[in-house]
Amino acid sequence: MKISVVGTGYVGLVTGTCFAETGNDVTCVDIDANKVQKLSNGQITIYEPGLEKLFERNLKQGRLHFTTNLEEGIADAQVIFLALPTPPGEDGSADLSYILKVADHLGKIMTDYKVIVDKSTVPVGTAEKVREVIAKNCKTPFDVVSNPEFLREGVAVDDFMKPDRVVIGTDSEEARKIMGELYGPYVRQGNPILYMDEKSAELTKYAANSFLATKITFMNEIAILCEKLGADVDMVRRGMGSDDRIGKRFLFPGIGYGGSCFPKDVQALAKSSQEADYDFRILNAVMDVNEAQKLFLIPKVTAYFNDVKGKHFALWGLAFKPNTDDIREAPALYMIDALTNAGATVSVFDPEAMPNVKSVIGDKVKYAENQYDCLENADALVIATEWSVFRTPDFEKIKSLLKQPAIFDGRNLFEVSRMQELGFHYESVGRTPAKI
Ligand SMILES: NC(=O)c1ccc[n+]([C@@H]2O[C@H](COP(=O)([O-])OP(=O)(O)OC[C@H]3O[C@@H](n4cnc5c(N)ncnc54)[C@H](O)[C@@H]3O)[C@@H](O)[C@H]2O)c1
Ligand SMILES: O=c1ccn([C@@H]2O[C@H](COP(=O)(O)OP(=O)(O)O[C@H]3O[C@H](CO)[C@@H](O)[C@H](O)[C@H]3O)[C@@H](O)[C@H]2O)c(=O)[nH]1
Repeated sequence: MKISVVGTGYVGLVTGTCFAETGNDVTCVDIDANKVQKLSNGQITIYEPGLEKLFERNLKQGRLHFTTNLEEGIADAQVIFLALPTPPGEDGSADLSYILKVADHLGKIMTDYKVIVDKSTVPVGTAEKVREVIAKNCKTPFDVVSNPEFLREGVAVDDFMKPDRVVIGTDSEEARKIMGELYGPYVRQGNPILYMDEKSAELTKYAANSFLATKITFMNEIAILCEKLGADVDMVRRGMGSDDRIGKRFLFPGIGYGGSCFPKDVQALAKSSQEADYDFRILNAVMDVNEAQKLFLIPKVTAYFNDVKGKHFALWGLAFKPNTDDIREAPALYMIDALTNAGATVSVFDPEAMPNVKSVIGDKVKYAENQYDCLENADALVIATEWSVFRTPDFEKIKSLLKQPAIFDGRNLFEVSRMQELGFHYESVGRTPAKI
C-alpha cells in the first residue's frame, strides 16, 4: 500500500519505518528541511534501539522516502498519517494548530479518496475538527480516522511491531477495511485491533496515559509513606503487583514521571475535563504530587550535608528514562536547577542524552567522559536514570573517587543491605525510614 506520514519526529519515523518494513511504500513529510536531508542521506535523527537497522534497510530497498513537499508526499498515498506535535498550549490544553494547518493544506491538494489518520495524541472532537477543515476545500471523498499510538520510547520498534492492541476509531466501512489491512501483519493472536467510534479512540489514549501516570504516582506516595512508617516499598510493590488485578508493571517508585507524553497528556485530559464541566480531581492531585516528586532527593541531600553550598555532586542519568536521549521533563534537569540554585556544582554523565542537555543548559554543569570520570572530586553521587550500565558499577572505584561514600539513588538500583555492607551512606526511594 502507498502511505504517507506527515511529521517525521519520533512517532512519524517509527511509524514510517515499521510500515515500510511490512512492505508498504512510505513517504515521510516534514517541514524541517535539515531533518529531511539527513534522513534522505541515510542519517537517522533519533536514538531508538533497533530502529536504525530497519531504517537503513528500507531506505536502501527504496520503500522509504523523505520530502518537505506535502503535495508530492501525499500524491499517490491511500492513507495519510498525521504524526504532528500536540504540545500544551498556554492553558494546558493540547495545541492543535499543527494538525489543523496540515489538514487545511490537505483539503486544498487532495484529488482522490484518502484516509487521513490522526496518529498524534489529540483530544476528543479533533477528528471532527480535522474533517471540517479538510471539507472546506476538498472536492473528493475522504475519511478521518483516530488511531492513537501507544509506543514507548526506548522500546518503540517492539511496541509498534507487537502492539498490545491497535485502536482504530471510525464509522466508515471503507476506512476500517484499509486500516485493518495495513495493521494485519502486526496484530498477533490475542492482541486485537479494537474498532470503535472516533471519540472513544481519542479518549482511550488520554485515559491510558493518565491511568499509568496515576499508577506511578500512587506508588510514589506509597513510597513516601513507607519511609514514614518504616516499611519497604520493594516488598509492598511485590506484594501488590502479584495480584493480577493490579499487575506488576508501572509500579516502580522513583523521582517522578517525565518525558514528552505523561506530563502533557495528564494536563490536557484535566483541561478537557474542565471544559466539559467536570473537575477531574485525581488528575489534579497526580500533577501536584509528581511536581514535588521530581525533587524528592533534594531534602535528603540537603539534610545529609546540612548545606549544599560549595559542594560538588556527580549526577548519573539525564534522560527522562533509560534507552532514550530524550530529556523532555526529565527529573534530572529539575535536580540540576535545585542543586546549582543552592550554590552547589554538578558533573553529569549520561550514555546518550548529554548533547541534548548541553544544547539546553550549556555549561551550567560539567560533562564527564564516563560514569567514573564524573565522580572525581564529588562529595556524593546522585542517580536520576536507571541505565543498565549504572546497575552493576565497580563500588570500590566509586568509593575511592568520591570524597565521601554517599549515594542518593532516585531509581532504587541497589539493595539497601548490600550498600550498607559496602560502607555507603545510601538513600533511595521508600526503602529506609525517613531521617527528615
Ligand atoms: N514520542 C512518543 O513517545 C509518543 C508516543 C505516542 C504518541 N505520541 C504523540 O505523537 C505526536 C507526535 O509526537 P513526537 O514525539 O513524534 O513529536 P516530535 O516533536 O518528535 O515530531 C514532530 C515532527 O513534526 C514536524 N512538523 C511540525 N509541523 C509540521 C508540518 N506542518 N508539516 C510536516 N511536519 C511538521 C516537526 O518538524 C517534527 O519533526 C504527539 O501528539 C505525541 O503526543 C508521542
Ligand atoms: O514503574 C514506572 C514506570 C515508568 N516510570 C516513569 O514514567 C515515565 C514514562 O515512562 P514510559 O511510559 O516508559 O515512557 P514513554 O516513552 O513516555 O511512554 C508513555 O507515553 C507514550 C506517549 O504517549 C505512550 O505511547 C506510552 O504507551 C506510554 O508508556 C518515565 O519518566 C519513567 O521513568 C516510573 O517512574 N515508574
